[in-house]
Amino acid sequence: MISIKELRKEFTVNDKKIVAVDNLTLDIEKGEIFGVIGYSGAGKSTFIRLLNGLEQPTSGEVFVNDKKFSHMKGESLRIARQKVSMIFQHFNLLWSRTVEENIEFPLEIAGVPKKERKQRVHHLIELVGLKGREKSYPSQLSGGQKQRVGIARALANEPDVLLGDEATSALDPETTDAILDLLVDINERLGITIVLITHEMHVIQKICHRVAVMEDGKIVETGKVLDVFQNPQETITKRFVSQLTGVEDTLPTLETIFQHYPNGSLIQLTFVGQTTEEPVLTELIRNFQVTASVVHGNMNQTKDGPYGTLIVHIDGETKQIHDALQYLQSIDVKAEVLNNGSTNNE
Ligand SMILES: Nc1ncnc2c1ncn2[C@@H]1O[C@H](COP(=O)(O)OP(=O)(O)OP(=O)(O)O)[C@@H](O)[C@H]1O
Repeated sequence: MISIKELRKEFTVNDKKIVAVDNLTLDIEKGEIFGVIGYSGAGKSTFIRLLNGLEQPTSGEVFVNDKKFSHMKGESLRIARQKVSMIFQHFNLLWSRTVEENIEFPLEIAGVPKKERKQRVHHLIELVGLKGREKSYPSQLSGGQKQRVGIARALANEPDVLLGDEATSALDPETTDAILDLLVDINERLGITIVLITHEMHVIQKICHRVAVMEDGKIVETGKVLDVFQNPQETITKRFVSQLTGVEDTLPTLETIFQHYPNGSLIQLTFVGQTTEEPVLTELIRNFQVTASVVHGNMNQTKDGPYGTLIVHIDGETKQIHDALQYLQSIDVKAEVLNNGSTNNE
């Protein structure tokens, strides 16, 4: 659906070259919700602007539906961009136009006849849940409602791809969830491919099928969300994942616990899918004669199933602890021994 090949974007500022996107190669499937996460300056905005032709690459190519999108110009770029539309962090609405006029605007530009425009606007207003607010101006709407207008406007020309540039970053957590639910609904109902860039792991966890982690213009890790959550490889990915599980906040407490109970082992268990529902700790205590007490627990629901993190203090004979860890591995529960805040893979 979207094929990105060796994409590179350089900027020159005061004779200094900045590589914002560095040799990026990636395929995004039709109907996928694909998330790109990275810290500020990683190159996410530049990347997404390259996807819809707002920026032209220094080198490399972007194909959408097998059509070469990069290096298009003029009328052909304008038409192609109707099929790849975008929603923004600050909504980018026209303040002097009502809700329905904002949604109608891209249809006017595309030359859609008035009767058809009105029908499509009516349908889009229902789709995004704005019935009754047709005549309101953006200044009369909440942040979530403004983003609903942004989404309806982006869908007006029936795009194949919807891009989101930090689309929920200006919203409170509850509104964020409502907008994310709407995006899932649109993805499922219309089969539209969605690419979201974000610095929020919550967005990735809640709605994305796959994720790419971006750092210094490069994609350093990519995979299915559950796989990446269970087995993050890169330091930056581990940081993002631990943000979500709350483990990072618990590390100082863990050090204190470790000092108080030097005989045991603090073990971080990562569960995915159905293992989250199995009575793993009961099995450990019963079969390996160890004691196990929970220090920290966290459970999240991803698009492909649940994902849980548990930090337990396990005490017992060295051999019993070793056997218990082997048992965990055999049932696909990832176990890491935490030592004074640092982790050693077992
Ligand atoms: N138009 C531009 N001219 C010069 N440098 C730019 C331009 N756009 C981006 N950059 C630089 O490219 C790098 C990547 O920026 P980009 O905005 O793509 O990152 P980001 O991950 O989206 O971060 P943020 O979320 O803070 O915008 C940064 O060093 C930035 O200063």
